[in-house]
Amino acid sequence: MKLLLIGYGKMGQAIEAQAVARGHQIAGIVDPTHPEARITDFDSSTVDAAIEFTHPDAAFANVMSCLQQGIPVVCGSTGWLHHFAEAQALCQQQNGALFYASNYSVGVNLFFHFNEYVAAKMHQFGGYDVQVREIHHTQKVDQPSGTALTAAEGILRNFPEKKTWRNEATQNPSELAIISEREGQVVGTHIVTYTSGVDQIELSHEAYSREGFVLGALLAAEWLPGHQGVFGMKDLLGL
Ligand SMILES: NC(=O)C1=CN([C@@H]2O[C@H](COP(=O)(O)OP(=O)(O)OC[C@H]3O[C@@H](n4cnc5c(N)ncnc54)[C@H](OP(=O)(O)O)[C@@H]3O)[C@@H](O)[C@H]2O)C=CC1
Ligand SMILES: O=C(O)C1=N[C@H](C(=O)O)C[C@H](O)C1
Repeated sequence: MKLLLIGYGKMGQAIEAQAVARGHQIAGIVDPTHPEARITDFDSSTVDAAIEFTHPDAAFANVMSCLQQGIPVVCGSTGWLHHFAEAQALCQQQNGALFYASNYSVGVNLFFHFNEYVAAKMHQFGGYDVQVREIHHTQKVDQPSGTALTAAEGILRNFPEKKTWRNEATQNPSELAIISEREGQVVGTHIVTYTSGVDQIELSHEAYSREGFVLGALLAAEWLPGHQGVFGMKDLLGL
């Protein structure tokens, strides 16, 4: 496949290496380090899919630009979902293809699945409070992490004692606390903890490297062309 990489930082560079190893061609790189290239230089005749991992402030414009150019786009940037409905609308209007996941790791998507099941069971039995904690490297600009937000949404849907989330510790039992910690080079750790007066149950995922995110993003890019609409990891993995 011919891939356009939008963002050539930690993720973009790791994706390039694994994409080439899987036999793909890098048709272009759009990043401040490659100022000669723009998304508007490409279209569906020169690129099969774009993979976007940039910055919360840049992702929306990049996704819109891909959709306008008729390029199927796999986006992994977090922190821009307040604009997601606009991207969905343009995707529909253009009969385009957009794939978004707050986390492309297969393991994390299993974790999301189990998280919803556990939340529903914990609600059914009662007696527990719940909290989400995420730990990431110190270069991360957004908080809470996109993954923590997806996990929190899964809890809110299945554990009605919690009505909303808050990005700090809280004494309000209807608020789900999401605790964000930034530490060294931590790739990404997410922990959901249920506590009662007598015990504790935890569901956690720790990424050892970025390779899991990269593989998931490439699987999404290989799957997306030929599909029309807005998709996520549940569509890809059948979860
Ligand atoms: N969904 C998932 O599975 C994962 C999501 N992420 C998310 O992906 C994003 C990127 O992560 P990561 O690679 O670690 O970040 P990095 O900061 O290492 O890389 C981002 C790159 O994008 C560049 N960039 C900034 N603005 C633009 C723009 N408008 N167009 C093109 N390139 C741009 C940056 O350039 P400069 O530095 O000069 O600004 C930088 O080179 C983050 O939002 C992160 O949360 C990360 C890992 C997994
Ligand atoms: O910025 C990162 O590094 C990561 N961001 C994603 C998120 O916000 O959840 C996914 C992963 O945890 C790494």
